[in-house]
Amino acid sequence: MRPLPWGQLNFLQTTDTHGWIAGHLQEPQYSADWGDYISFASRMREKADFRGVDLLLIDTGDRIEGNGIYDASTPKGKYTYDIFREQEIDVITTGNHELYQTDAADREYEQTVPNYKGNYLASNLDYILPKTGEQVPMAQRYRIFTTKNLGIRVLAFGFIFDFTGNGNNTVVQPVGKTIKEKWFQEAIREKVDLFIVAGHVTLPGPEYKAIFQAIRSQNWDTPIQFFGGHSHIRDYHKYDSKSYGLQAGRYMETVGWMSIDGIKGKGKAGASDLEPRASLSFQRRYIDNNLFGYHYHTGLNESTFPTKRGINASAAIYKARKALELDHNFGCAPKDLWMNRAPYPSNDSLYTWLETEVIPEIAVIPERKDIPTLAIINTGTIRFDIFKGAFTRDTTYIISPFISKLVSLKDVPYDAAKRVEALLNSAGQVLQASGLQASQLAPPEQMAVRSNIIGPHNPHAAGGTQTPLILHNDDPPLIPGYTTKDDAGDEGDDTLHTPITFYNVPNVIQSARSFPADADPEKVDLVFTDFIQPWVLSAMQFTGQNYTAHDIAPYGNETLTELMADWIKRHWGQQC
Ligand SMILES: O=c1ccn([C@@H]2O[C@H](COP(=O)(O)O)[C@@H](O)[C@H]2O)c(=O)[nH]1
Repeated sequence: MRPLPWGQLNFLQTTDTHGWIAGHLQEPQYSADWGDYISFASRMREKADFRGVDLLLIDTGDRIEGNGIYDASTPKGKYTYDIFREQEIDVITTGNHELYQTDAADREYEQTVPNYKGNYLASNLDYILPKTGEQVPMAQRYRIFTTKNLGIRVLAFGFIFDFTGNGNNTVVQPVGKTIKEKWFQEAIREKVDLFIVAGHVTLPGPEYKAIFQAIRSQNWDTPIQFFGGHSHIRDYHKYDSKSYGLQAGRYMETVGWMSIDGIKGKGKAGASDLEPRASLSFQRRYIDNNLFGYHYHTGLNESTFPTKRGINASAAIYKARKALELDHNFGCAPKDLWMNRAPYPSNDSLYTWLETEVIPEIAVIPERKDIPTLAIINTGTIRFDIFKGAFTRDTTYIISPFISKLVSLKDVPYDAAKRVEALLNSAGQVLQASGLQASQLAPPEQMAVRSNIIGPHNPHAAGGTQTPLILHNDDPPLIPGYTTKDDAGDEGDDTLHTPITFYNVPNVIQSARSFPADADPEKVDLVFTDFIQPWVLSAMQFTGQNYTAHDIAPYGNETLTELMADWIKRHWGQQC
């Protein structure tokens, strides 16, 4: 373990938690739950007070979709909003997942925004009031506040990237337009000790570049601390010597730690001015979300660490999981199936399993069962690995929380249909002409990881001979986990691990079914999930086939998630 470096102003960040408030039940290194995180934050605040420094909490969105405790209830999130709110968060923003479905955006506006009144920020996001149709800010555009112990004057913004897939009850304004608005131009002229830009935005992306330049154009040396999200990775980015960004991974695997020293604050009311340190310095850590680490970083133990509020939240999580029967076993996975830890195609690839075993059986409707069919799904529709053992109700939502259904273009020329898979996988520029990003079809982790990373002890790696990071002979062997390299080097992870292999996967996979044995069919049904409809239509157009949304017909009534769960019930036994 590596200790956390403290500064005058310190932060804990969560992002892309996607409902994993129960922690990871199958992976001990990420097994702390939201209640444990509440206790941790509270104990760290006590430590900050004792040191006379400040601690702020940040969350940058995508709190929902991706775990049974949110997705299995009706309405979705029946238990999660009340549990989540038990954590005090100083700056909180919206992710794209809060906006895909209109009911989720309604709940965000009606529950999360008031739960975090004053701290919820929506610099470029509006909500359409359902009764009047009036377009109003989702929450306040920014906030100015002074920190409790050192009196540091902070101005915080809350952004979302230039997202276009939102439902029709929200409006995401492009960042480039927002930063020209009067209120933003006035805000960046405020005299503050620090700007915080929190958002569901990737750190090196164009949106944060534009915001950085806009703030710098008015404040040549005020420190700026960015907090990012969306790409599900641990990341730290340098904008200039006084501006850095932190991103705390995904799925409650990581809690981000950031500390800044050397801010020219005014000091506590009544106290003498804060002594400016010699120079400004920024440090970051990525905390593995488990109790062992929480005890280590707080210097407490099993009996001294938990707070009443944390214990109550953990109890509420346990009760909610019971009520939703999330441990109900649908079948036993015979082996681990990996999204990115095994190459595609291979026997251990989750996508190969889907393509060869599952999709040919589930992408069928009785009235079209004998028609030659090409079925395409995007790899991003799968969100997590399957571990050997019980595949539960919870796992179904962890694997794929989306409510996408299958749709089809019937009787399309095979010569055109057979080109769609390759176009979606490799013709990014062709699709971009229609304003579509092919990379959005793949898992978000792939936004940042552009080539395979081969770890040690990997049966698939050529030679498989890399040596793990053993420090001394008598040290316990390291376990596989994050080995992050970022703009500050490779010292960021609070826990040393051996690296994990990451293989890139294509944007889409395809299964063929009911093809004649002797010759190519003339026509086929092209089946795909409704989420990828714009991409498929655009690819078809490129082949010279001008289909529109009117030509698309539903293909069955169940969501892809329900179809996969049915397959598992039929094929995997109960003997784990
Ligand atoms: O209905 C849907 C919605 C999204 N996806 C995939 O998810 C990513 C976005 O994931 P983040 O967690 O927001 O980063 C999107 O690009 C799609 O690949 C989907 O498949 N179906």
